[in-house]
Amino acid sequence: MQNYHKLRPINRDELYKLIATARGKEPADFLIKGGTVINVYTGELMVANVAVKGRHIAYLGNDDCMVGENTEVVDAAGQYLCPGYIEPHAHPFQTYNPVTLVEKVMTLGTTTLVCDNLFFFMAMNDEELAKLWQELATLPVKLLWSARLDPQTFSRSRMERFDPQTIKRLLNFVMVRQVGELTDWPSLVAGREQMLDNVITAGRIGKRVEGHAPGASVRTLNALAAGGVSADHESITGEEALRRLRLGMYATLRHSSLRPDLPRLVKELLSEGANFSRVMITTDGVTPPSMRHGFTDAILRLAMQAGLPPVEAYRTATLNPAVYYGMDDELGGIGPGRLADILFLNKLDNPTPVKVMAEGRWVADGGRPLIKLPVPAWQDYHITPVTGTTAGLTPRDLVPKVRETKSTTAFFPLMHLANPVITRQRDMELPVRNGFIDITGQKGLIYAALLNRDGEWVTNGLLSGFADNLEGMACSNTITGDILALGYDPFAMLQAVVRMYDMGGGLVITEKGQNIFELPLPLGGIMSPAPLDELIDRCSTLYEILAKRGHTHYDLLYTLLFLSATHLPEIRLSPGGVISVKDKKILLPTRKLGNNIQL
Ligand SMILES: Nc1ncnc2[nH]cnc12
Repeated sequence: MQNYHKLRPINRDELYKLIATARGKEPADFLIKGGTVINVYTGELMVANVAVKGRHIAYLGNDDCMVGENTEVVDAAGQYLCPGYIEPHAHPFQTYNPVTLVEKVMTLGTTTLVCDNLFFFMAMNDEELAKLWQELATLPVKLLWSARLDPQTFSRSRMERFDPQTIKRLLNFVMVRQVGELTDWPSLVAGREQMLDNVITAGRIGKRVEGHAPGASVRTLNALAAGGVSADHESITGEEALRRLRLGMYATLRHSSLRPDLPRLVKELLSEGANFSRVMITTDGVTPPSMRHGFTDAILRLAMQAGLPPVEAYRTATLNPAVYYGMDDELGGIGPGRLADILFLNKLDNPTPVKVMAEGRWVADGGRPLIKLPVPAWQDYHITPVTGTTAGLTPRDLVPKVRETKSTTAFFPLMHLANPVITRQRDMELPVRNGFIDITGQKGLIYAALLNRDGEWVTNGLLSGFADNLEGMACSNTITGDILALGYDPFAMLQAVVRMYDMGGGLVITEKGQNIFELPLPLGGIMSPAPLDELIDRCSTLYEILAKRGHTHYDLLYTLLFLSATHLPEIRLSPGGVISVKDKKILLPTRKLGNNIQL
């Protein structure tokens, strides 16, 4: 694949026809008449005609002489025309997959997404990844990519995948727009060679570097900006966003299922009189239950309700990300030469479109998709059901073992869940029976085991603050790709693990010998092929079931995904063992399983 600068390169014939249409010498494919264009370049609301030829906008103005026999004339009087929304920071694998995500969000006006490559990058080699990206590039909605620079879990061997030669190859693809998010930003600040080299390569190839620095001080932000980080989405107060803007970074304001911070951020930035020209907004990998309210359209609505004037709000999801990623010659506004990604809105302050055009094709009407999207043969990319048998695995493998078998108690570093994803370390003295920690009668405590997918090891931990009455649960949707088993009853946990393998991956809850909930995720154990509307219902049911068993947090899927991620405080399950994140100290090593899970 060649590295064109344009996302959608155009040939001589197409270019000439575009120019001729603009001059009124060639009939347009569409003439959209009399709509009120939200001109994100000038801030004007201008009644005008828009001519579309092929994938592109040819003309914006008062003429209508480019109507020919085959021109579709669209009466847009009374409607507002807005550029397609750009989601600058998506994680297209939160039970949905890139195609089902596109199928849903294009109906809501999002026509470009810059996506996290982590899961796909870890699943396949570079040639396969390039082929997959190429295949996805045939969708009318643009799937662009961020190339991660770290695996987001503590594992030396996984780090090798991010070597500078590989990153350089990826960055040469036009659809890769940046490196990041840098969850391992401490490595940049500490000057680790591989991180420095990868960031330098991004700069040489003209790609952005995206940070991930929650709670960063002004000094740390200075270090990151000096290191080339040009945007960050981790602000949770207006002051934090301003700190980033002052240093020349873009501030990406987030409203996700995990961090729904947008209204506060907008209000506080407005009260400081901040300039929004370097502000973007993101849904940041929202999980399905929260998508009931929409996607970029929903957070635009919140931004307006928080006081951001509509045109300014639309810019944060159109022109600003287009400029940031160096794509404003093709995206982000309604103007000649831009791709014809055009949203038809009934009201200026209602960002949910009634009709959507992407690259000069109608793709949605009244919230329904009008086109069928091609689905990649996922198995060709090693995105296959989770395989393995649990023969030989026993309930005891899911329970922490102590070294000193004769002792009757032991101090254990347990993980306490303070919110959906932050854990705190609590050392607790617990009874030991036959060499294993026994939590019988310890209210609120459950076992938490990370089982290596290849059956080689298990990391045994204990968790509090998750759910008091959960017998057994297993899931394959974890950041490391290993299997997480949770519960107070190791027999029920094992049953859930067995069923999860039978399903080829996914999430299972077991109670009183029954599997009472199942969510199959056969695409690599992390994604479903089911339409997003189905996942919204299914995951909402899951949340209700867990809530009835004492789960009080609000974003369960992220809790499960991140229990093995080491970019978040404070103590987690990792492939190396139970780990203290800050000093990367293994508090309790993994146990070998002796290949109990046979593949
Ligand atoms: N860092 C991350 N990794 C994977 N999914 C995410 N969703 C939001 N942040 C994420």
